[in-house]
Amino acid sequence: MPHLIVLRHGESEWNKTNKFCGWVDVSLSENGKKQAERSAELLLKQKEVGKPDICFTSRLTRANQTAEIILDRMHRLFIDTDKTWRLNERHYGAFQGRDKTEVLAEVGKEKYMFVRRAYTGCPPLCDPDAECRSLDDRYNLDAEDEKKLGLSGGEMPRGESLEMVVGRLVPYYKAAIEPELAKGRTVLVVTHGSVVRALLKVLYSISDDDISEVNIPNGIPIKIDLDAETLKPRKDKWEYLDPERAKVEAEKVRLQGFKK
Ligand SMILES: O=C(O)[C@H](O)COP(=O)(O)O
Repeated sequence: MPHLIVLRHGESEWNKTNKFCGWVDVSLSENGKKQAERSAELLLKQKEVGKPDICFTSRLTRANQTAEIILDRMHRLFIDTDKTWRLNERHYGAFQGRDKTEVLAEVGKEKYMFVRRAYTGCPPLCDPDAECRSLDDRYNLDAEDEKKLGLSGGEMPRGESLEMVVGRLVPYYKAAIEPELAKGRTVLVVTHGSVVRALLKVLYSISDDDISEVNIPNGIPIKIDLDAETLKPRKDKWEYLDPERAKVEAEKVRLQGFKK
C-alpha cells in the first residue's frame, strides 16, 4: 500500500522571530532542528509504513535541512531527494521580512487573517527586483526537470494566494509524486505550511471556506495511507503522528501576530 508522509519544516529563525517568510531563504532555529529529530523518531516507530523510498522537498533551506535531518536519522540519506520551487512556501509578497504583529496592527485583523488563511487571500506584491527574487537562479535550476515533466513554471511569483499555490502544486504532484505512489512506495514530502494546506485541500476535497480553518504546525509528520488503485486517502481525515502536540502547535500558528 502506498504511503504519503507530509510535513511542514521545523521552526525557522523567522517563525521564531514572528516574521513573514515566504520565499526568503532562512534556516531552521535550534528548536526547529530538534523538531526535525523528533519527526524522525515518530516515523521510525511507524513499523507498518516503513522507511521513505523517495523524498520531495522545496528549494528553501528550512525544508531541505528538515529533510536531511530526518533522512539521516532514518539512515535513508542515500535515497533520491527531488527539490522543486513548486514545493516552496507560498510567496508572501511585500509582507516578506515584516513583523506579523506590525502587519496585523497596520491592516487590521480581518485583512490579516484573510491574506494568511482565505483561499483567495493574496499579499501585496513584492517589487520585481526585491531581494527574495534572488532565488530566481535556483528557480531556473528546475527548468530541465520541468521540461521533462511537461511543466512550465512561467513568471516567478511576486505574491501568492493559496489558490495559486494549488495551481502550481497539483501539476507537479500528478507528474512527479503520484507515479512514485502508484509503485506502492512510501513517499516523504518535506515542505511548507501553505503547501501542506494545499495538498490536504486537494486530497480531502476541503471546501474553499473550510480550508481557512486549517493551520499546520512545524515539524509534525502527517501519515496518509492511500488506496493502491485510486491513490486517494483511505480515511476521510488525515492523522498527525503526534495528534495532541499538533493540535496545540497548530493553534499557536493560527495566533501568530496576535501575541508578541
Ligand atoms: O512563510 C511564513 O511566513 C510562514 O512559514 C507561514 O506563515 P503563516 O502561518 O502566517 O502563513
